[in-house]
Amino acid sequence: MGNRCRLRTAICHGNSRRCGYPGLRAHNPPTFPITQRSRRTYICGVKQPPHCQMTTHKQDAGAQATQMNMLMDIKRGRLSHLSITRCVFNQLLIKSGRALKKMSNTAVGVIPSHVNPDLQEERDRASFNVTELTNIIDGGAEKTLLRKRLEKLIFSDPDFQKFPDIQTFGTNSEFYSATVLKSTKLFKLRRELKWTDEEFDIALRLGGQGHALGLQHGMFIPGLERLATEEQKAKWLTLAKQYKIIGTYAQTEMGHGTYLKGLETTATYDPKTQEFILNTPKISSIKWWPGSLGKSTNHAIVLATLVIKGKKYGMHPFFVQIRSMTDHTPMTGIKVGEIGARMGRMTSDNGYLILNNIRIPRENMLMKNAQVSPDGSFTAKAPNQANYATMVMVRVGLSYYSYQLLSRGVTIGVRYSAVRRQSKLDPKEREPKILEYQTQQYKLFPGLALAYAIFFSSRSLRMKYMEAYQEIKNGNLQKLPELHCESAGMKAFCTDNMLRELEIIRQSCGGHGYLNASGIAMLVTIAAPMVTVEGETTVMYLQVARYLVKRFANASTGQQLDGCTAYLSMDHAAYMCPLMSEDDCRNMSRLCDIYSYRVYMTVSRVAKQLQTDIMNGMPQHFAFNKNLVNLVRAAKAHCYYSVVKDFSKAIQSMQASPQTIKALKTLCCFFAIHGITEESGDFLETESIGLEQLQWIKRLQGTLLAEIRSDAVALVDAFDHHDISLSSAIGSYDGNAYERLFDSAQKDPMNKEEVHPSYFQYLRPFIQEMNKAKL
Ligand SMILES: CC(C)(COP(=O)(O)OP(=O)(O)OC[C@H]1O[C@@H](n2cnc3c(N)ncnc32)[C@H](O)[C@@H]1OP(=O)(O)O)[C@@H](O)C(=O)NCCC(=O)NCCSC(=O)CCCC(=O)O
Ligand SMILES: Cc1cc2nc3c(=O)[nH]c(=O)nc-3n(C[C@H](O)[C@H](O)[C@H](O)COP(=O)(O)OP(=O)(O)OC[C@H]3O[C@@H](n4cnc5c(N)ncnc54)[C@H](O)[C@@H]3O)c2cc1C
Repeated sequence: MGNRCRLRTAICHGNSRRCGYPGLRAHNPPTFPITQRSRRTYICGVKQPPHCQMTTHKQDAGAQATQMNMLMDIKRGRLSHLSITRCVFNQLLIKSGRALKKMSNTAVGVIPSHVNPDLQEERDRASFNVTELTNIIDGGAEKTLLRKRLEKLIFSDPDFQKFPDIQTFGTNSEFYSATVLKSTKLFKLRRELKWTDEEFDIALRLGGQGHALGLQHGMFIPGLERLATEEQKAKWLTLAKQYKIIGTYAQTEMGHGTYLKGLETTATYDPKTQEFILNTPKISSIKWWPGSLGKSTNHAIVLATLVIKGKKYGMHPFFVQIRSMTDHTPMTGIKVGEIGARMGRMTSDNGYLILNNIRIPRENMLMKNAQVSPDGSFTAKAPNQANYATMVMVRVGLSYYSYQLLSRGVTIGVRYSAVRRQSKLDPKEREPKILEYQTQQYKLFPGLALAYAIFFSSRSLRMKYMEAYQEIKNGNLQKLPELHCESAGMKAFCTDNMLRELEIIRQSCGGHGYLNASGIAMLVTIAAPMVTVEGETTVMYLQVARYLVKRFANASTGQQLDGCTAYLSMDHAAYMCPLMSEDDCRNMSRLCDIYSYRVYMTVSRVAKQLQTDIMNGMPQHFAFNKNLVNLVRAAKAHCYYSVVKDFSKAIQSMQASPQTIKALKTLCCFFAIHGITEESGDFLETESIGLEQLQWIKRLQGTLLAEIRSDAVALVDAFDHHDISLSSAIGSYDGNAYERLFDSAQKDPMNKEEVHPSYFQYLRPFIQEMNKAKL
């Protein structure tokens, strides 16, 4: 057996299906001779990220004996914690004669080369084939291979391997530089390797923690595609796609993000010069927040209120150069910069923009939906809301992004709970895995079920979007209102629930969940702004409610509705809860009926209340405000129903083995009944269920927790997140959580020196002074 094979056997476990590293089930032998060093850094031919590198166990016997003695001493309490590190380090140096530079090479810091047996045990008990489910999530076995090929390519680059450490320990500025490097490298790879859009999307997703130039593909290019004329596209879209210009989408102002009709940036047409003059006349009109604007971009789509001969024509898009193409300094009349440190890490350089009498040619108004002719006459081809098209696209994307963040979080939470042991269940047994506690399952499994629910429903939304977009592109706007309702609702539902579940998962990791190295803390801060960006949650739910109330009014006149509100025109007069026994609670079609009745009742009640208030003489806006909470309640009920329905439908039409289907059905049923128990008041109040049914449902909830428990690790493994994407010491594929935590702590810059300068500056003089002081 050559070196290559021995290495493989050492790291990839005997009969286990995978090698000891995620995303590397297909073995790719290294094409170089394996040295002692490469043995540590390469696994299956792929260079490991620093935090995934495994130290060999083959240290010499002397060093091992020393380590054992040291550990015994530590156990017996003979060595103080502070002296442990230095002692182990020095003794190893002497005994082995090897210059071990890192603490991670000592007994306390060794990351074993095997998968933690507690995690392996979970994998061995899986009831279904994990690879099959991974393939379903990727969209087919060939898509999984494609993703793995890209992972291998991207993560073998040392700059991408460095990223998790910079994320954990770097300053904001270092982090920003690293994300610029990451973006530019990906953009270059895309050009050089002629990636398709699909390949590029996968590559962008792998990083997960953001790209400094994310707005280029997130909104600038899509904005040009949706708002520019063919002629304008030929000019600027090509430049943007070739990365000759870098841009952003500058809409939000200091004073207005939600209310677009209130934007104060003006684009005033000057027919004499055939130019627009752009101004941000007040402090509240300064563009504030756009991603990549702070330091990165040289162009922007600026959204401004169009003014012609003193008349306002609503919000329109303008193509503006903001920085020099030679030295990146702001153009004359422009002030631009960073808005300041934010709650989480600086995944993007959010900026401000002040425009002072900036003149741009008439041709720089993006005129797909409305034109201004040289003499200043205005013609609109579509309603003003057609200019909101880029936001609709991003809302669809954010629904899927919620799946990505949540599935990462729940992977960390579940794997960690399978290797963490604490307290006692049976006093005679060893401490159980915390995953055994029903309360722990109750913290983790709603998030697990939600991740799958969001995955399937956002996939269905994406398909609807693609279909509708083709028609909208061709000028048929018929599907736009429904698309707006669905994308706004899904964006609100997915981001809001994802954030809540991530925070619960973070807490489920106990103290370690608060460490950046856990990966989960960082995910919460990345997820936090998602409920605000691209339409704040309440505001988006209210858009859904507006649509529901209108559709309810249509249904009340006898109109047969189709699409996502078809249930509003069904005859609910003789509704009876369809659950006749506890067994019925597993029937998805019955659970869907319960959900649809709950929405129907919630919508009809609030719509009727609105009508009564208005009939009683209340002004419409006043009546709306008086009912806002119930309107949001109705919108949430609608969204929950849609997601339950989509999840269930996806399973029904799935081509998969009975075992995989069964595992997903259990999860889907749990998702549905969890929603009922969480909002049981609403379900009881609307008489969608009765008290007895609620008791059945609650009993089943306990049973399902136990059923999901046995497949929990397999269900998160199926997401197949690469360790670098996870960036988690406690959630890595091998489950060696403690070793990775310790290893990570060693990398903290605070540990670079044994004694911190502040000791000499402040602490030592203080202690000395205290020692001299009289009592
Ligand atoms: C809140 C609304 C929807 C209100 O729109 P409005 O026109 O002022 O008012 P309205 O009277 O409520 O509605 C009038 C009508 O417009 C419809 N409508 C509203 N939005 C859309 C749409 N997107 N597509 C199609 N139709 C739309 C509404 O349904 C109304 O229709 P109706 O009159 O009822 O038939 C709007 O102002 C809005 O979308 N605000 C949110 C702003 C936003 O999302 N900004 C995103 C900035 S970019 C960003 O955050 C990037 C983040 C990137 C990252 O880093 O991740
Ligand atoms: C990280 C990040 C990145 C961003 N990137 C960009 C970008 O690239 N480009 C860009 O243009 N913008 C960007 N934004 C701005 C973002 O789109 C807005 O912050 C968002 O749309 C919310 O608007 P707002 O800040 O005005 O909130 P507000 O509307 O002021 O919300 C504050 C509160 O008021 C309530 N409220 C407001 N209006 C109503 C109403 N009609 N009914 C009931 N309640 C209401 C909300 O529910 C909320 O509770 C970004 C923001 C963040 C945080």
